[in-house]
Amino acid sequence: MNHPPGAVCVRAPGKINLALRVGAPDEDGYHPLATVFQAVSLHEDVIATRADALSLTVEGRDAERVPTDDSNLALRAARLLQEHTGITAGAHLHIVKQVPVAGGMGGGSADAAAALLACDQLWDAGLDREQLVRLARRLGADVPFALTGLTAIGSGRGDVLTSAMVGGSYHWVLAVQDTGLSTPEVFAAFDDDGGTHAPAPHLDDALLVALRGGDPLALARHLVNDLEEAALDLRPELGDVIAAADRAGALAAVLSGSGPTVAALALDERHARSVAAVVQEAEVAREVLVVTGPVPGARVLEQVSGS
Ligand SMILES: C[C@@](CO)(OP(=O)(O)O)[C@H](O)COP(=O)(O)OP(=O)(O)OC[C@H]1O[C@@H](n2ccc(N)nc2=O)[C@H](O)[C@@H]1O
Ligand SMILES: Nc1ncnc2c1ncn2[C@@H]1O[C@H](COP(=O)(O)OP(=O)(O)O)[C@@H](O)[C@H]1O
Repeated sequence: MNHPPGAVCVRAPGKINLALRVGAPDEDGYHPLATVFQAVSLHEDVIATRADALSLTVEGRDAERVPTDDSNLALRAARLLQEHTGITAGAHLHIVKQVPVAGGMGGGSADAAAALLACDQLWDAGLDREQLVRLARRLGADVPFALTGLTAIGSGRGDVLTSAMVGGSYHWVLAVQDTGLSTPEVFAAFDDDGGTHAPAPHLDDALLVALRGGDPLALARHLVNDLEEAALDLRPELGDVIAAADRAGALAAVLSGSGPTVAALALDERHARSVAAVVQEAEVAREVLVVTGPVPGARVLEQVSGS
């Protein structure tokens, strides 16, 4: 891709949650989580160029659904970096989207992480990873993971991360829906359901052992999402998506985050393609994609020399 002189291009991944255990809400209404994130090969690119003020354009999957006003997470990230460093320079941010909007795959969070890193480079701010992660946490619970990528265990609100050992690479089939689900609405439906409401949510050790072993058959037995029932209450047709993935021979299928994207695990790339073809034929999703994980977190792809 051709970028103007001085442009910085950063790529950040979308994520799926291999396990998502949810506890009782705290006094702010936030729910403590125990989750395993995996970054997958569906990316957001943010191209930052020098400008007098902050501005934004968006292209790619669901671009028309992304807010371009001050609520945009990439713009909020750039503004937070300005405030933190005292830098007054501006930037134009151009986002190229692959991650579906409001899909439970952390696309907005990936934009925020990419914008932080891109503006840090563009403005020569010189923040280290730890400082960037601290700013990321202020932008949203999923933003630190988009910076670090790979596979990680998230606790707290999902923003306290420890890396997870993973053997090999996994092949996923993603069933992407036409209309997104709102994260706060899904958490509210979870509370209405009575939820699991263990005060301290806990991950099964067997899941972490399965991940280390790199065997998709073992991992398949431990995919879990406490928000799945709440998402199914709000969107009953998601049951058809999971059933279609099962019929297609997926090893297991699970809702990612607050949905509505369903991630189905396959044995290998060939198996993933055959599961994807059958799910596509079932007409239960707008799009069916094949991805792999883990992939790295936000990273600079290119810095075009020039003034
Ligand atoms: C559920 C998860 C799982 O990875 O993913 P998504 O489905 O959004 O991708 C995340 O925890 C989402 O994180 P993120 O999308 O950054 O959420 P935030 O902007 O911080 O929160 C949006 C709203 O969701 C609710 N919320 C979020 C996280 C949490 N642990 N408890 C909550 O109750 C709150 O009502 C909050 O105001
Ligand atoms: N840069 C951005 N990209 C996508 N959505 C954004 C962005 N900034 C703010 N949003 C808002 O955040 C909401 C959640 O979006 P997203 O991160 O795509 O999904 P999810 O939280 O389900 O992973 C969207 O409905 C949108 O209104």
